[in-house]
Amino acid sequence: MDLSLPNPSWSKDMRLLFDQFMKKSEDGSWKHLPSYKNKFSRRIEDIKVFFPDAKLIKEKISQAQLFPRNFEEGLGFEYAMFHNHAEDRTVCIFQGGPYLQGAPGFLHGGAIATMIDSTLGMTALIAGGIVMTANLNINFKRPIPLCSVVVINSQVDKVEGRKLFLSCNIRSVDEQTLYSEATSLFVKLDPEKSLT
Ligand SMILES: CCCCCCCCCCCCCCCC(=O)SCCNC(=O)CCNC(=O)[C@H](O)C(C)(C)COP(=O)(O)OP(=O)(O)OC[C@H]1O[C@@H](n2cnc3c(N)ncnc32)[C@H](O)[C@@H]1OP(=O)(O)O
Repeated sequence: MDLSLPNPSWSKDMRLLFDQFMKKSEDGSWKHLPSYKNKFSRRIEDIKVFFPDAKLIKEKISQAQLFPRNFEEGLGFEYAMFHNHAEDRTVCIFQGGPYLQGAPGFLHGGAIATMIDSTLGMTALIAGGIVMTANLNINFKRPIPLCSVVVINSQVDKVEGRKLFLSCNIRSVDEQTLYSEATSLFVKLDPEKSLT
């Protein structure tokens, strides 16, 4: 089941943005990236080279799931991602629910970092294959109101061998407010090197 499709908890803004990007995807310039509760069941073949404990994940497959999806509808991470191949960038529309509260009425910085890491990670994954985050720097410019809808724009800035340098920003739907901006380094995993 694709959890990145509209559900009753999505606000009007969230549905509007989703419909806008689905419309943009009709000519193939954008692609909606589906999101499943436990990605590993679909990716177990791709990742077992790099994650020898994948068999452990396989045994626990019913529990292992993509972290930003494990709350009931509307309470946590409601989001959908769209990728533009030509521009090598990914847009994530994100509505953070009440279980992600940090300061009263605002999103927790760790929840914001999770969506930044996932959006940058998806961009890096598409550009570079199986990658992991090596470095993530975030400037939190304005607090993000709980349950509001924001747009995360992420792109690949530079690739040097196995190193992918990416950046992103988080803006309000009307683009008037810059909430956060981040830079990161993702490293493409080397099958000859053990991770642990
Ligand atoms: C993936 C599974 C998919 C399946 C489902 C798909 C779901 C899709 C969801 C969306 C996607 C989410 C994606 C989440 C991504 C995480 O959240 S990953 C979790 C957080 N990150 C980690 O746990 C990684 C921990 N670190 C490591 O394992 C290792 O340090 C790394 C990053 C793999 C690099 O190790 P390595 O391969 O041995 O490479 P190493 O030689 O150390 O470094 C290579 C180069 O990078 C440089 N470098 C390394 N680290 C740094 C650093 N911190 N600062 C600066 N330079 C550095 C080195 O200096 C070196 O540079 P050069 O000498 O070549 O110029």
